[in-house]
Amino acid sequence: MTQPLFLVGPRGCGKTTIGMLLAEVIRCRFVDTDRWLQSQVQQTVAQLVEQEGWAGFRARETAALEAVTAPSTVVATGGGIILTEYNRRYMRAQGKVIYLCAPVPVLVNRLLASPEEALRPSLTGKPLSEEVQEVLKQRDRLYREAAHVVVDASREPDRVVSEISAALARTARRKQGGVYT
Ligand SMILES: Nc1ncnc2c1ncn2[C@@H]1O[C@H](COP(=O)(O)OP(=O)(O)O)[C@@H](O)[C@H]1O
Ligand SMILES: O=C(O)C1=C[C@@H](OP(=O)(O)O)[C@@H](O)[C@H](O)C1
Ligand SMILES: [Mg+2]
Repeated sequence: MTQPLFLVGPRGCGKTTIGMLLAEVIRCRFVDTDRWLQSQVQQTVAQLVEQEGWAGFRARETAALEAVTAPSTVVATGGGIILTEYNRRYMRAQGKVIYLCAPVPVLVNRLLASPEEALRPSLTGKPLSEEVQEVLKQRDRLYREAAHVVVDASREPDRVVSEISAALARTARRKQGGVYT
């Protein structure tokens, strides 16, 4: 694998968790745009949003995406990376984009168990389950628009990683056969 792989999807779908595991399995570098950005500025996402607003965070997120994109790298993105058309086009042009798809109750349960408030300040000010539902409704089509591959991310991590590997192998075979998707 030389092209970067970009994992996209809503908060709690497992971009960071699955990204780390996938990178280990396919022996690639792993990078997470939120972690990279937080370590660069020595601030949390919540602190950045407090100081610069969501627009400031989004601009930094795009710069982070560009900075971390490299061959043989699995990139775990933040859930809102697909909001910008530039980011969607950029990821599709630079590599393969994988949407980790999971239903609202699964996402809510994971986020309740592991809220990480410093990484995930509220997007709407609404209760969690309402927010997850509302945000996914707005973004689902953007995740699908950006993605080359959609996988079921509600399964256990090993299964999700195998599904991604299988989907990538299928895509590679189609390419060898002269059909580009
Ligand atoms: N496939 C999975 N099965 C069970 N739990 C998962 C799975 N993927 C992620 N999790 C858990 O869900 C929480 C959020 O995962 P994370 O990787 O941070 O999601 P994201 O980066 O998409 O917001 C973590 O506690 C993680 O352990
Ligand atoms: O969905 C979003 O808009 C966001 C998701 C977060 O990342 P995860 O998707 O890794 O939780 C983080 O980038 C930030 O709080 C914004
Ligand atoms: Mg993450």
